[in-house]
Amino acid sequence: MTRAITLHEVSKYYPKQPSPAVDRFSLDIAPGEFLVLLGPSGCGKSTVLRMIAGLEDITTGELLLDGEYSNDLAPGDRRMAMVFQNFALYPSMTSRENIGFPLRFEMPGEEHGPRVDETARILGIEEILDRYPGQLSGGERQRVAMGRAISRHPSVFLMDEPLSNLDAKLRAHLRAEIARLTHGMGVTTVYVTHDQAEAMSLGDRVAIMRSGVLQQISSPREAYHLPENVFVAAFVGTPRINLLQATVIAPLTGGMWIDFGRQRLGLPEPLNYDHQMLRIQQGRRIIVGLRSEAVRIAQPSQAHAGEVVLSGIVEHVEYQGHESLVHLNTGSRPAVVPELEAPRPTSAARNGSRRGGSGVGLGKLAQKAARRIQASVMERDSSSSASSDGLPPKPQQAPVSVMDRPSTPETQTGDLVVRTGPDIRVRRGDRVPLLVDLAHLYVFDQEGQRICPAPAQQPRLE
Ligand SMILES: Nc1ncnc2c1ncn2[C@@H]1O[C@H](COP(=O)(O)OP(=O)(O)OP(=O)(O)O)[C@@H](O)[C@H]1O
Repeated sequence: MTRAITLHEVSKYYPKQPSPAVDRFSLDIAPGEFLVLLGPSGCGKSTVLRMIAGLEDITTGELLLDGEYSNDLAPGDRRMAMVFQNFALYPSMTSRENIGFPLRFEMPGEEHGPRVDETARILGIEEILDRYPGQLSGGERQRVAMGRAISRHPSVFLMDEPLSNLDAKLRAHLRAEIARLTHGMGVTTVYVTHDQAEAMSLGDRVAIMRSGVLQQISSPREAYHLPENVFVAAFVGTPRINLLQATVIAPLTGGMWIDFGRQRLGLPEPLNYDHQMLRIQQGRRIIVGLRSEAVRIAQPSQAHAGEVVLSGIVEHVEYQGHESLVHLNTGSRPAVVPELEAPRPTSAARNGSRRGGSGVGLGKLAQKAARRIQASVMERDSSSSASSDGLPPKPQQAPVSVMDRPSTPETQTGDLVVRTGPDIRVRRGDRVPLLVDLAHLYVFDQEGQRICPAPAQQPRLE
């Protein structure tokens, strides 16, 4: 049995907390779906999961299970099984006893040996059934914890960062195993992680959260290719999308450009619909998003249709084996999303600056600037917090604060990362020609909302 889960305008206020941990969160999860809740630490993912499990009260809003109002249903009556990151096994019980433990209550008086054996076979852990948790590796312990969830034949799996205590190799292996298992069983699964790679590889859909508010719910593919705002664009994808401050130049007659300060991108004529829509941004500051694969190092003569020319100075080459990431200085001003971790290290920091600890100074400067921006976001939020109906303000795609990186010589380096083949022969200081594929150009307004590709015009990817 599997089930549908609906959250309708669900909010959670913890006592003594000024702002909600979860703010009017709405989501429909289909029976058998694998949904990933993704977002940075503290954005409210676990709180959503715990409200679905019944471990946390819902302050306002509704939880529906298969269409039935279920806010007050006792956790034990929800037929849900949870798997946590810390395995939570009983140390004095063998794996067999740990897996069989919940069945004592779910199948009282029944022989549950066959159910435990079946679970062990599915997970490939028959050999460790008679061992205690202290005699198991981390990966084996997590398999037993999953076995304990599976053996109950739940209608929903709720997984809270179940792999985060494991090393990278094991994580990748168990990730594939979880996907195989849950899809094979057809059980609705809600999986919490802050690891975007994990979310992208596991989820049928990904719900991306920021500060308690849902930012986007879509397939992983759509989250990557059509981020609704700059926060989603920056959170999803490795290496992080290049975000550059720019201005639209659109004289009434003549061409149209995106001006990065020292260089301009000319938009080819006739302008397509998306580029025409940029005309209304004339003179305004925008944020340009370019993924590392949207730019290539090549001569202008090699440009394909839709590619336009820039240039950059090589700052650093990151060899990755199967590819290289070339960090370039195009003379642009990067935009930083303060909620996400620190901006990319500057070349000065990376190269071990000899200029009297400027890396540390810069870190402090960036932190200061981030605090300033966050403060201004708080101001903006609090000024809009009064509402005539006395209810908290309706959550929206809140402005995604973006800031210029502080303007020091160090910060003007490495503003663009380009993905290339591993054998690229460029050296630090080389000026290289770049071709930008305009089909992969994103433009966000100063509030951080995507305006190009224009949201209404874009066909859905599915
Ligand atoms: N019991 C509690 N009392 C007060 N505040 C809480 C409580 N539990 C969580 N919070 C706060 O609610 C917010 C959301 O927490 P939550 O654990 O849901 O975030 P998360 O996205 O799961 O974070 P992480 O990835 O770090 O686990 C945080 O600001 C957290 O400090």
